[in-house]
Amino acid sequence: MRICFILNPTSGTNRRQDVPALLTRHATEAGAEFEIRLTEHAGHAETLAREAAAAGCRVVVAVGGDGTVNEVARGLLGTGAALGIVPRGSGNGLARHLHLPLDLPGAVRRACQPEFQRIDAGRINGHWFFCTAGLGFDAHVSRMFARAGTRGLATYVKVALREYGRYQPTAVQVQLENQDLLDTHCYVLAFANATQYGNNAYIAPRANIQDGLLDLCLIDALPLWRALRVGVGLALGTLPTSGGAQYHRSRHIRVRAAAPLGFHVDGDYVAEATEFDVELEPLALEVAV
Ligand SMILES: Nc1ncnc2c1ncn2[C@@H]1O[C@H](COP(=O)(O)OP(=O)(O)OP(=O)(O)O)[C@@H](O)[C@H]1O
Repeated sequence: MRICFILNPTSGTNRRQDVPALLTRHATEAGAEFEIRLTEHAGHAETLAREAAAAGCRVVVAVGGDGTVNEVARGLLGTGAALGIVPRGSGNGLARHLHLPLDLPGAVRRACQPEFQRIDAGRINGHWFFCTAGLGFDAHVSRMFARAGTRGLATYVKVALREYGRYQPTAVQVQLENQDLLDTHCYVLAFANATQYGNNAYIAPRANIQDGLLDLCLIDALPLWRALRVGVGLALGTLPTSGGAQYHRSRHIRVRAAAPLGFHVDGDYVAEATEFDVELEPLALEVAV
């Protein structure tokens, strides 16, 4: 079984680590036949992943954060290769959801001796996501976070607290499959394939990544009392019973917003739009777990 590691050298907080040397050491110890490719620019991991699958690699491992995982996963859709993950980001949402080891030696060993399963994949306005996508405050925070200059959880929390005082909900109409139109407001509208955003922040603790459905989490306003409940609910996995959010399930969701709203895929800000078409492709991606 051939394995290809695709490393984003800009990911992770410990830049002094010689990651290729560590991958080589642990993959050799696991007896794997492997190669290592380094990304040279944003988006490169998708091309490298597709090439590795075409060259016959059975497992293609994203070595990086959720952005790199998203790119590698996109490149593997419709191929015969499975996605492995050696997590090096700050959130590591999909790795955590799949209960993969978070330490490098453990994650490399798992990627070299995996079991295989298939998971659903989501698409919002044509952009693939595997963990979560969303409109509103969470996308706004990802946009501001990308401009912050520093990364990591501390920066994320600082940006979120700063923007909380400024952000206003937008009127939206949400059409779910076989359900009445929801005429509401969007502070956060999250489409969850996995249970969490990353960092064990459980936006949809009841989401099942193989059920062919997205869990939609709607927060229509976020006054301070509710923000506290939402914060605790995210951390404890009790958001559905906190009174702070409404939940729905659907395979296909259409949203029309009264004003342009930003959206993110797997925590990376994409763009603004007023119309959103969100759907799930059941069991589209094979993962090595
Ligand atoms: N060689 C590269 N040079 C610059 N940017 C890159 C390169 N390779 C990948 N990228 C981009 O870097 C972005 C961030 O990477 P990634 O999410 O893997 O790491 P991270 O930011 O450390 O993790 P997290 O988002 O979990 O904190 C990705 O969206 C990817 O497009």
